[in-house]
Amino acid sequence: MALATLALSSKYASSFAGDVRRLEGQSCMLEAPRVVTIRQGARNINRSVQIMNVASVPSTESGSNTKSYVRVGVLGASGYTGSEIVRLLALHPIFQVTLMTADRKAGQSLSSVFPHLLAQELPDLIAINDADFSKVDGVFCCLPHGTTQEIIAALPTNLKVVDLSADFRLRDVNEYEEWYHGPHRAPHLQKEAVYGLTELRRDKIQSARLVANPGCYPTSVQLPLVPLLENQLIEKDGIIIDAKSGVSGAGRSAKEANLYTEIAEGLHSYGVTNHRHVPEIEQGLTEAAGSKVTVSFTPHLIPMSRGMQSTIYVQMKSGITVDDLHWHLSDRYKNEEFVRILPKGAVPHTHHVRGSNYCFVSVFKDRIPGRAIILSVIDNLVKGASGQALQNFNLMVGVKEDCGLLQQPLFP
Ligand SMILES: NC(=O)C1=CN([C@@H]2O[C@H](COP(=O)(O)OP(=O)(O)OC[C@H]3O[C@@H](n4cnc5c(N)ncnc54)[C@H](OP(=O)(O)O)[C@@H]3O)[C@@H](O)[C@H]2O)C=CC1
Ligand SMILES: CC(=O)N[C@@H](CCC(=O)OP(=O)(O)O)C(=O)O
Repeated sequence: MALATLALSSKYASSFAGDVRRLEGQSCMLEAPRVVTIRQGARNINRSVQIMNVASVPSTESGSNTKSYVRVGVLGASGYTGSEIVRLLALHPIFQVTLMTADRKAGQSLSSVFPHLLAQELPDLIAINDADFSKVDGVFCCLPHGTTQEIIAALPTNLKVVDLSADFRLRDVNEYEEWYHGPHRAPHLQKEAVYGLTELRRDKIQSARLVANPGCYPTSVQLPLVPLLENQLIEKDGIIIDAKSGVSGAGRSAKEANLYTEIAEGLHSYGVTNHRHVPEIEQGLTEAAGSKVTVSFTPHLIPMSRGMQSTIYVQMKSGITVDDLHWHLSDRYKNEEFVRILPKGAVPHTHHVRGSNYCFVSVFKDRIPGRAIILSVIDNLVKGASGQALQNFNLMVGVKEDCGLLQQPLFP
């Protein structure tokens, strides 16, 4: 069969090496896209469905039968976001996990830490100091913020890196030091890092070596608000964000505040007026508006494992209606797989995106004239972390962006 286009752009394909038997016979190439009509609410959308074909991924050893694939390291694989990347990569036709690190869990197998990942053939968890980075082509860095800067700074510079921590998200190092209460240990990389809000920064991400994956709350907030501010449809003043997260957002390490007894059957706010995602949200909104935006942001912890909703209150510009907001968002995201603007009146539920890379957004007219209410839901561990990280890594390597990410949400 004649195959049309390489899924790995040739620029990168030659630098990835590996003998991967599991990929032989599969495919990673693009056939001619098929156009299918998908019914979404009252609309019909035409989407091109592209079929990957791994069999013809170019070999680095010309003339041999060896197939190339991308060797991936997951730093912090024993945590929630690291293990979620491993889960997503199980069905990825091009990336293979060849290195996994842990701290307390080093020396164990991942399946002993996370039995739900038992079905995969994976290397054991090792300490970062024992890792041989010459054996990987890229890494997902899923470590606590603060610990990440020095580790990334010490990595070989030929590696592509997606950092899930907050260490490289703020462009202004002084702002980082103020909000994260400590010196930045790799300010030179802060300049290089590209902020990885995929749908809004695709061009820069494609050519990046280091991507700072956005925080979960900032992802849910910026996806709807950035296009509205860029198009001057809403006022930049008076934005109120009331957000709620499942407990996995706090990571797996034991904390008294996250005990079942503290979380179950209750709800509480935290980080009131001073949550560290405020500067990240304001950085993105300020860039979109063209002048300083400040927001009121209050996160809450609710008794569920995963999922997040941001309820956002905005003042529309004079003469702008909720229909205008809905039309502009629908138009902005009409060709995006993972951001769905719901039909008018539909209320998103965290269950609708659970386990998936989707962000569902809806827009309502407030009872107060001139104001609108925007609801945005994501899975904090997928679009809010590991799914978006994989989306970015696909782009950085030249693989089709949605590769490994088209699982449908797990409902209920
Ligand atoms: N959870 C979420 O929803 C989101 C998290 N993030 C960010 O992603 C990063 C990872 O988060 P998450 O997976 O939730 O965190 P977890 O606490 O679940 O996992 C942290 C991982 O880092 C390892 N680790 C901890 N300390 C060190 C250290 N000093 N040196 C090397 N390895 C270390 C842990 O190893 P071990 O377990 O063996 O000790 C574990 O593998 C964080 O920066 C977080 O803020 C971003 C978006 C959303
Ligand atoms: C529920 C909970 O605790 N959530 C985390 C945010 C998770 C996240 O996105 O954290 P990073 O910015 O470190 O990546 C928090 O509020 O700190």
